[in-house]
Amino acid sequence: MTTLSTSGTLPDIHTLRMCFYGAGSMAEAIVRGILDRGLTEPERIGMMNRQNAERMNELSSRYGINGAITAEDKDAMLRESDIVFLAMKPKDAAEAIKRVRDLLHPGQLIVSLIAGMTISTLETLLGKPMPIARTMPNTSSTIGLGATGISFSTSVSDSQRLLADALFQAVGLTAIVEEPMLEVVTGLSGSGPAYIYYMMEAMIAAGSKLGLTEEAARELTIQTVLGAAHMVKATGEDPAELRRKVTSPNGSTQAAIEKFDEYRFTEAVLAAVTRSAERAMEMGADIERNAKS
Ligand SMILES: NC(=O)C1=CN([C@@H]2O[C@H](COP(=O)(O)OP(=O)(O)OC[C@H]3O[C@@H](n4cnc5c(N)ncnc54)[C@H](O)[C@@H]3O)[C@@H](O)[C@H]2O)C=CC1
Ligand SMILES: O=C(O)[C@@H]1CCC=N1
Repeated sequence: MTTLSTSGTLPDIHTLRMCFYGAGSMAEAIVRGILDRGLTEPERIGMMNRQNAERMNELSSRYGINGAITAEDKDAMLRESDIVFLAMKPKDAAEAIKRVRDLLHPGQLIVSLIAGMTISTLETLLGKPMPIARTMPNTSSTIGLGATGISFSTSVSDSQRLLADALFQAVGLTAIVEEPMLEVVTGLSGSGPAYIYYMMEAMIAAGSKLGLTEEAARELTIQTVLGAAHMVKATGEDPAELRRKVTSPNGSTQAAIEKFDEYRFTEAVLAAVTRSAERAMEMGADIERNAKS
């Protein structure tokens, strides 16, 4: 294992061992993104879950990563990794971290993906000072289009900051934010892909209901969402301005937007993002209670 430099230079990522403690959808999204972008080799990545050996075998054969199945292999993997990603559900976090804290040491960088769990709670759970990057990624990391918010504990060195940022930049864009803002990031971009999928489900259902084939409704919806996101990015124009260009006075788009307003669309989005952020805080508070018990 490599000792991470405390200087302000980015370590050679290819020399580092990473392990994902928790091997669900978010861990897989990051692993796939990292490998597809050639950031490291599969042999340098370890993954483990609670007890689903079939899932570990599937991940090992799909990506060539090391899947730890026995308790001994899991412990060795955690002990020998330079970067340990915490990727279990919030409800499992306290117990899972307490179980392995004696295997971990301050030479490692802890990268938490866990919604709501604060750096302070994680420090309590670890029981010793360790460098921590608390992150809020999203599943679009799978295809290199993730959006990740990151905050750091005070003990994180400049080189570790660069490292965490580089790992997530490899799978999309990153925003370094003050820790309390990570809840907002959760409400916006962590949960955000689900909002867009929900919108797409509704559009496809509407198109089908009004007579299009399911396939045509689906293809037209996908291209519309893809085109709209690319337009915002490629033109640099505000979404409001781009919307204005679609909306002819007294035309069909205006009629549709009026319907959205009747159902208080903007208010619904604000309420949804706010509620997601609140829920993340609730889950964090639950972990904090379990950390102290
Ligand atoms: N799915 C998403 O879009 C996002 C998820 N997150 C966060 O990522 C974390 C993981 O979420 P998902 O991947 O969706 O969950 P998931 O349920 O798909 O995966 C959780 C994994 O943790 C493992 N696990 C649970 N307890 C364990 C233990 N004691 N020892 C070892 N492994 C254990 C499970 O076996 C499973 O492999 C959560 O904390 C979530 O808040 C963050 C951003 C986005
Ligand atoms: O739903 C959740 O709790 C996680 C956090 C953000 C996206 N998925």
